[in-house]
Amino acid sequence: MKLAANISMMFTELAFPDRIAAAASAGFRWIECMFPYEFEAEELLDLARRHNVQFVLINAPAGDWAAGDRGLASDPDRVEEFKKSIPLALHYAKTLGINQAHVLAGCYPKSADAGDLQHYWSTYRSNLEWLVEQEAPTGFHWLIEPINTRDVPGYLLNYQAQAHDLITAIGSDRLRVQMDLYHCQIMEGDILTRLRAALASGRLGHIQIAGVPERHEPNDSELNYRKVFDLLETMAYQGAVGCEYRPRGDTLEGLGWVQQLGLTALLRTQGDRR
Ligand SMILES: O=C(O)C(=O)[C@H](O)CO
Ligand SMILES: [Mg+2]
Repeated sequence: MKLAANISMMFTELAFPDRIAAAASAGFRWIECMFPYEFEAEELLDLARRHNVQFVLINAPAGDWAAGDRGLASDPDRVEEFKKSIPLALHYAKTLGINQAHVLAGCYPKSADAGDLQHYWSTYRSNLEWLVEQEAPTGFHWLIEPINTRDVPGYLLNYQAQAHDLITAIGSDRLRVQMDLYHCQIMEGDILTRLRAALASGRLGHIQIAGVPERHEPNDSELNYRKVFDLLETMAYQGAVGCEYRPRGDTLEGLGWVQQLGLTALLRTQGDRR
């Protein structure tokens, strides 16, 4: 199992490129981020190599984040923009040696009626059908992630079953579910049963964790992460678990949860770190 520091949320005390070194010196072998696009992919690769860490996940461009965009894949008026964003995502993923990228569905407008909503769903599906036909490295997966409606009102994809059903309906091996247990607990709960089913489905591409409900460290949570990691170990999960939480205070000081949950073997020991 690969424990990945999400450097869009962790180590924000530092400038983005410096977070790579900080994650490495905290013992992480793996890192992920939301949007790397303000920096050259080659520059990020160089930093990752220098600090002996490997990226495991990025998001495809998701529109104008500051203006409230949360993805492009379902917006009927932005199909061209969505399609144009994909080569850039692939360039970064390939350069950084990542075999997956998350494509955000996006939000429908507050004013949407049932017909509009249906149009967003059909656009989402046809964009994903287009996406899986695009050339990508062997074994590359596009991820879709159900997100909770409290943090992101109007986000189209909210439930695990929606993501699994959509992937089944499209019928392409290029699609996988990004299961963020924070969002899942807020929307649906019953985490262990859902996680067990996802692990058995062959459609699970990536897992993310955070304390619920405040999205701080995983040991500060209504969700019992010891049980989650026991299940991942029992089911021999080999993929990555992204630590996508906002540290309550200093990132390093908050990392005691790794030891508390018995996961220190997932980090490098002091002697191994460069
Ligand atoms: O918000 C999340 O949970 C994510 O994983 C994405 O990066 C989208 O913001
Ligand atoms: Mg997430």
